[in-house]
Amino acid sequence: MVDIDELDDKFSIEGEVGFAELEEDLVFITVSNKYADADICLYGAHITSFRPHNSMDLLWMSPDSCFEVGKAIRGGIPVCFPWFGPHKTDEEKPQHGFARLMYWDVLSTATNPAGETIIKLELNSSEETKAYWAHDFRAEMTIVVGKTLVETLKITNTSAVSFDYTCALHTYYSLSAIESITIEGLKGLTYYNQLTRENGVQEEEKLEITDGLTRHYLNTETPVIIDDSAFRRRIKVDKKGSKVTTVWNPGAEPCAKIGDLSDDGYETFVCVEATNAFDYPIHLAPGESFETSAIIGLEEKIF
Ligand SMILES: O=P(O)(O)OC[C@H]1O[C@@H](O)[C@H](O)[C@@H](O)[C@@H]1O
Repeated sequence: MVDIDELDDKFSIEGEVGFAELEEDLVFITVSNKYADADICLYGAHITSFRPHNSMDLLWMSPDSCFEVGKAIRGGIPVCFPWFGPHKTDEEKPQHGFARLMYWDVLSTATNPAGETIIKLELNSSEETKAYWAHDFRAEMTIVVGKTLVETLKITNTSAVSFDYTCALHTYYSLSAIESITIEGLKGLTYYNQLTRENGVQEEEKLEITDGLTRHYLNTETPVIIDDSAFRRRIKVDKKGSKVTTVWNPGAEPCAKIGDLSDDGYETFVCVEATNAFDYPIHLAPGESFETSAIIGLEEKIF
């Protein structure tokens, strides 16, 4: 059980970091500093809101999202680990792994000299995780709330044998309208098209999304920009320790079949994900660690 009073005693920072039961029974960390406000649900280490002070929320949340133990939150930044997508051999196991379906512990909260807030969470292997995945591991999530939001998933192999994992920081971005945005930074990249199961190369300078799209851009570590002219903002999506950039929007028909999305939900979000999967799993020998980061913010305006 998560004890909010105990968390408050140990980890709150007056006027900056607090704990609250938002959205039914789930416990959230609320952050407010001179740069931005953010909400982080301890269930899934799931960031549900990041609002730089000069902008509306960069993250999109489904108004129909479930907020209950056993179900994934729809929107924000789901954490996919230790596998991305469906489980390779057992379809009973949850899509995108179990990390988003478990409560994470709070390790620390702090303010750095620049006035940014640093939250550290962790999830260790246990009997519960071993019911899904046999390995001993430590997952540490560091979230830095500043002018940009930096989320880093560090996995350490704490077992005596090597293992492979796949993962993603599966960010949902809030848009004026899917048909009004373009995504820059993907030209020339090879992608795996999950809908046709074929590879393609993006020829266009800017990606426009006119229908359902699931593309995994392979062997790329460069940032992309979501240009949203109607919202008059350009979201910079950078990353580290990720070889695949996934772009997902379900489009109208599949969206209507997803229970925690309204029929027109697809119109106002796009997922751009810092992924390691397909030919790029992460291999960890005993004692080794690996970090994957998503770095999200508004592109500086040049006048
Ligand atoms: O509904 P979920 O499990 O959160 O997954 C959402 C989507 O996540 C994307 O990353 C996958 O490529 C899609 O196939 C999937 O539908």
